[in-house]
Amino acid sequence: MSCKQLCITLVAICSALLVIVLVRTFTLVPRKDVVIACKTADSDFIKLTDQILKRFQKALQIDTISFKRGEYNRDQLLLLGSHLQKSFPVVHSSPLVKLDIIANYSRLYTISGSNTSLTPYLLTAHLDVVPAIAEEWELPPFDAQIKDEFIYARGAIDFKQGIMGILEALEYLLSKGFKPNRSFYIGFGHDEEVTGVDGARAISQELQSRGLKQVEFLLDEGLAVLNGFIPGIKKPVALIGIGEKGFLTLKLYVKGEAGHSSMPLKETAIGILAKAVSKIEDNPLPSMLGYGPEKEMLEHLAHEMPLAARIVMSNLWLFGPIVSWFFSQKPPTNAIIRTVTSVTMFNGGVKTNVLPSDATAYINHRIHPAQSLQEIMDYDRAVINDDRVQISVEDSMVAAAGSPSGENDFGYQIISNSIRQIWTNATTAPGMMIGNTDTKHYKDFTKNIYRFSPTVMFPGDEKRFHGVNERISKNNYEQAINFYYHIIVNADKRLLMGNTDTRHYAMFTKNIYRFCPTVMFLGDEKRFHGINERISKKNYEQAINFYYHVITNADQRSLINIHQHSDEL
Ligand SMILES: CCCCCCCCCCCCCCCC(=O)N[C@@H](Cc1ccccc1)C(=O)O
Repeated sequence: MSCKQLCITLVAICSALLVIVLVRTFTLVPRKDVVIACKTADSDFIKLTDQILKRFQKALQIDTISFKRGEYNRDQLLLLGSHLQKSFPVVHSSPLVKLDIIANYSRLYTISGSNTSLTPYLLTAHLDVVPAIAEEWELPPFDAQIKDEFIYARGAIDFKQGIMGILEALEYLLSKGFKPNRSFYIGFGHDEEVTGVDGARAISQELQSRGLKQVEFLLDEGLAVLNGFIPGIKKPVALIGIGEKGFLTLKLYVKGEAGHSSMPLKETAIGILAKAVSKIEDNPLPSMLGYGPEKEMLEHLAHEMPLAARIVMSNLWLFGPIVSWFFSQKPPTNAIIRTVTSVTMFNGGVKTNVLPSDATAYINHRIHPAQSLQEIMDYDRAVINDDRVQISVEDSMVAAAGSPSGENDFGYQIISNSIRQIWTNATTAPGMMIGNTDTKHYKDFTKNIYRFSPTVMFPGDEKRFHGVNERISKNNYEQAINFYYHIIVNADKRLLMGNTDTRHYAMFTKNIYRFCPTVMFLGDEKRFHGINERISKKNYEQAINFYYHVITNADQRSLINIHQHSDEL
């Protein structure tokens, strides 16, 4: 090939790449419905009264700690149960609500809707919390004291704001006479923090035994309203977890030889294990950027970014390695692009002058959906490369597949729109839940599983999860209650409202109206996107005349003389 031909080929390739990059940059635009913002002045806005605040604080003061599987503060769980019973008298006495106590401590509420043809949905949360090392906290973890408008307590964001937020919203709605069309369930497990095998799994079995086959969607705890977490985006980003990482806990064990410390061997069990652990930490797993839900997230968010970042994010096929490097720099973003590794426990030795007879460490991996458990095991084995270190699986779960997040996915859009009603300046996007939830126990009921906590977070707040100084602002708790209020109201619709092309015209006017000149009788709603869609001849004639009148009536300077028909004069 001549030099000229080579230049022409290179120019052609570069031009083609440029065209692809630009087309993707300017065509990836997410759905944006026009939502009606929830304002504090609205008559149905639930204000954070002293009473509401006090009962939240009381719930936080009850230390419903889970320590390990089957080991949790049983008395405290019962206490929390009676606190809920007392705090929400309308919920607990409504003929529309049935409460079942499952496995002694978990709670399953069934709220009966009037239209049994609508598939019910499920809201879940958990009653338990992780332990807290009180001495390290600014304020005691189970006092729920308020400082600078924040309530500090274990469970404030994981996840008693969910428990109390859901029940506050329901209490309010029922006390205003709300009678749902669509039935729904509320499931509160009591041991989520130790995998939910006693609580959520039992709730799920109870639902199955009742013959429940399907729910429309499930909303559990999960991602949050994030400020400053995604590079390049200033406005809040509310991520809805459509998938969930898997986990793999490995036990590393080294058998040593006990003896007097004055005559040591070259290496002790502790030394051998320490080297293995150090190799594991020095060799993070590779980035999987582009192979999981994070791809959808970045493509969704690209339009919120400055042009250069937008070009990069819209074209991960080309710029993936740069983004991977960038995201690897901070723990929250690192967590979404790869399988992560945490050495969480290390034990060995009994006395300062005794050689350890063995040593044990636990490695907790959170697995990216594009990787298998076996791949991770093989990787660790190869990295450690020492037969003296025995590796066994302590616990595991494969990653959960991505739930649908398209324009017509009812559950996703209900959650997304409810978020935007509360956090009006936020943009929503599908994301991947980096921790685990109780949702694994409900996966047979639906593929529409979403994980979102109504929690506002700023950089650094992620350390409060299972860490010290867990807290929520009073304002955020009020938002949480109103978020669940909107979820319940919005999900009570038959169909996804606002799901029209109007969103593409929203920049031209706020006067957007949606009406079909269609006459409907009960049952006809099933014909939409269903079978036997039809219109009567008469109705079609009416439709034509309706549009005739829309055109003639709108052809005026201002709103006078609308009624042109002689029979109306
Ligand atoms: C793009 C940046 C993303 C930033 C994300 C920030 C959101 C932070 C979410 C933090 C995860 C919270 C998880 C809460 C629930 C929880 O702790 N679940 C537990 C469940 C579990 C228990 C025992 C064994 C395995 C699993 C867990 O994941 O450890």
